[in-house]
Amino acid sequence: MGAALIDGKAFAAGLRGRVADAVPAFAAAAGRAPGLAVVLVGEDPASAVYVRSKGRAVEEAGMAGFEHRLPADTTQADLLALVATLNADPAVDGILVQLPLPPQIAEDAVIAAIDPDKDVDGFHVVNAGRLATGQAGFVPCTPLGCLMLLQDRLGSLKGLEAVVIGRSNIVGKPMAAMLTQADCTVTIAHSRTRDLPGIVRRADIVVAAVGRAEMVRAEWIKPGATVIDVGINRIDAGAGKTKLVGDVAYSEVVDVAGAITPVPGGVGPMTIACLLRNTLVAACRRAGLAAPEGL
Ligand SMILES: NC(=O)C1=CN([C@@H]2O[C@H](COP(=O)(O)OP(=O)(O)OC[C@H]3O[C@@H](n4cnc5c(N)ncnc54)[C@H](OP(=O)(O)O)[C@@H]3O)[C@@H](O)[C@H]2O)C=CC1
Ligand SMILES: Nc1nc(=O)c2c([nH]1)NC[C@@H]1CN(c3ccc(C(=O)N[C@@H](CCC(=O)O)C(=O)O)cc3)C=[N+]21
Repeated sequence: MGAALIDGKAFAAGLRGRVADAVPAFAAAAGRAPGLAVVLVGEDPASAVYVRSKGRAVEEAGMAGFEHRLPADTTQADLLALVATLNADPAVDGILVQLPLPPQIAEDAVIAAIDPDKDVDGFHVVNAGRLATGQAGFVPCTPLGCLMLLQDRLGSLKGLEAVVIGRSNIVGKPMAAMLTQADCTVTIAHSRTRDLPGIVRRADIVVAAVGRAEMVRAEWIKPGATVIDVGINRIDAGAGKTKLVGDVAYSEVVDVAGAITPVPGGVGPMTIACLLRNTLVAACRRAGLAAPEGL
């Protein structure tokens, strides 16, 4: 049990508190609360759980939540029409369309339809481009949460070797861009990477965003490295039960790493806290107000 525990749940609670503290000043200046619209298509149980916890977090922060639940057979045209309505609604500062979407709907088309200035998920190509070129926009919540935990733990990340495992548009790619911006030397690994253990062994910082339960082993980790586990995998725990595990074999990596995030209680709560943060920032920008410092 060598590694320090990176308590994402506690850090997220602090961030949510700072966001909530800033809401009354926004409301006084703008005459309304910041508003977040969450759209869920279909009844995927895991998605329904996330949407519920987002709704609770929005309420606790003193923001206005607008939840839209659409049936699984919703057409792309109907979803695009809803997005257009939310784009035009002055009470809505942020729009989140829960992914994945049912197969009849093209995710790219829906993300492209969201007003980039309300894109609090940071998934629109305009925001991806802003991140890639170092301009202000919205960065995806999960990698933003990972970066905050890393900076809180390590201070400056300058010159550190970072390996990001996974190259998705929502986690791996933006994480790599943010670490590059923070002056890390970044390697992106993926399913076609040769000698993944050898690559990971170089890293001072490992971010695992793969979606494979406990894939990252203790032998892959340089002693003292900081390990951020993004994975959320529900596995069989026997006796008809399931449990949540990450992409990192926590019980063995904890003996080698310098610090590690647990699953649950690590990156997941940060994602939701960063969504609230992005929504407050969106609200301030849309109202022409300065976003509060230190979020
Ligand atoms: N905590 C949170 O808030 C969030 C957690 N997640 C979780 O993070 C994980 C990743 O999510 P996401 O990025 O959306 O997943 P994707 O499935 O979109 O991407 C997975 C990435 O992992 C790579 N990969 C797959 N298998 C291997 C392998 N054997 N070796 C090396 N790389 C591999 C893939 O490579 P290739 O590109 O070559 O196919 C791909 O780039 C999931 O467990 C998800 O549930 C996701 C979002 C938020
Ligand atoms: N448009 C969109 N934006 C997203 O940000 C988005 C999405 N779609 N689709 C699904 C993924 C996944 N995701 C998580 C959020 C919180 C936890 C979280 O809070 N997890 C808890 C555990 C929750 C549990 O027990 O099930 C934890 O890790 O401690 C996990 C995963 C956001 N996603």
